[in-house]
Amino acid sequence: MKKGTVLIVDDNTTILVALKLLLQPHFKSVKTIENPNLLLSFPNLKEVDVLLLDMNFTKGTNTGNEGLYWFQRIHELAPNTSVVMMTAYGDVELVVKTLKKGATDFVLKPWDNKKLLATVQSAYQLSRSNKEVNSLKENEKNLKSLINAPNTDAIIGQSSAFKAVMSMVEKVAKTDANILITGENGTGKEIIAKKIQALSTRKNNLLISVDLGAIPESLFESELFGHKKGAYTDAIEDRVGKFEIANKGTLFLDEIGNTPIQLQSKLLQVLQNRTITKVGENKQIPIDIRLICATNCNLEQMVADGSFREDLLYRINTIHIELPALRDRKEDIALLTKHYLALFAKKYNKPNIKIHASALQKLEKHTWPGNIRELKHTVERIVILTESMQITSNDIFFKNSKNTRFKEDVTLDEMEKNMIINALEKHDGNMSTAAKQLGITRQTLYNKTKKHLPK
Ligand SMILES: Nc1ncnc2c1ncn2[C@@H]1O[C@H](COP(=O)(O)OP(=O)(O)OP(=O)(O)O)[C@@H](O)[C@H]1O
Repeated sequence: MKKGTVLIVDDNTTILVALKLLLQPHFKSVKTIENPNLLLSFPNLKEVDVLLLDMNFTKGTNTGNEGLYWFQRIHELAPNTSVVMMTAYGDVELVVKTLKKGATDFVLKPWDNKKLLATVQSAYQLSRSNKEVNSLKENEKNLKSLINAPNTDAIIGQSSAFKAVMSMVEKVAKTDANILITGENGTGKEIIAKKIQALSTRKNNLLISVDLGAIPESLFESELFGHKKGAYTDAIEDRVGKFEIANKGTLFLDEIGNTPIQLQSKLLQVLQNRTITKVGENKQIPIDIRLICATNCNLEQMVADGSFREDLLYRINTIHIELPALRDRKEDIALLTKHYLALFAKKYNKPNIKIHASALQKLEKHTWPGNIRELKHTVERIVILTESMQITSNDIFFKNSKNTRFKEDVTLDEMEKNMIINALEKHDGNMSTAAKQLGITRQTLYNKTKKHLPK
């Protein structure tokens, strides 16, 4: 099947006809124009694979400057089109000038048919590969921007402890320093690593995350450094490791404290030499990565115990960012709750759901062993389960702690108190509607409130 589009631009119609006849049997489409001005309005100029361009158009000129001018215009309008210059004068200097500017080749008039065909065919191949490379580059760019898409997870926090963290993040993000982020589970280590990458000079390259705790020991080297086909029984094809994928970008090694001691030395070696060697290969591949590590372990303690290499710790903790536990930044609990409430209200189509102040107080008193992740899940659960549009403290219960409403050892008196609080919260302190809900008179509710909730 014939492929490719060729466009011939020459003011001499005899030349146009001769070239068309010569090229037509070999290409899908061969078009001609006499006047180069028509190039500016030529439909789909970018689709043209090869353009054969005369160097002189005005009668009596042979400077070639016109050809040079039109070549530059074409190059701007269709950068992937291969342009082959045609000259009758063999002005070497001019031809060299055009080639330097990016023309693909040139042919001398009168031409040798075989030679001209070969020139146009290789110009076609070049244009095809340029287009392919560009479309691959475009794909790569799109993929990167998709992967690095601005994190829709807003980072919330106004407490002084959290503000200190964020100011540190902003200070160090633009440097290439290795960063160690520590903090309990769910404190936001990963979200902070992503923020650092987004603020860094490497933001247009990838952030590759590796959970070191999840890699089986036997696959550690292959996962991180890659392997050659046949390096071991299961290595049925070449594999690129995470270090290599992260090249020019950022590598996020999560749960670094879970790296087995015998593998820590391999990691250290790579970080020191900044080169990797694939399993089953001897070649050293240089890598250029920014390293961010995270852990909820106390690495200093692990060094003291002999379960973490001190030299590795010093290699990874040029900057140390310690994330506070949620219970140590209580001011942020209400902010985070409202943020997640809005998020889940939208997700579960409960747009008018509100939270009562007493419910927020209850959340603020909790110790949050699972930190922000636990808070997020708690709010989601409440939004799903709550039937009313006002979340009260009685709607709040924590995983692994029983809802007081279902406590087995609760007294009748406590139960009554809880029901009254719940009803009052639900109706914003309105005694009449709360009494109606409880099935008692307003006066009875008054008396019981006095008893259970003395001022
Ligand atoms: N400051 C914050 N503002 C809003 N959401 C946050 C914040 N910090 C963490 N989160 C959210 O909390 C959840 C847990 O965060 P992340 O995974 O970053 O924590 P982690 O410390 O890496 O957890 P682990 O130690 O379990 O790996 C995520 O859903 C994240 O979006």
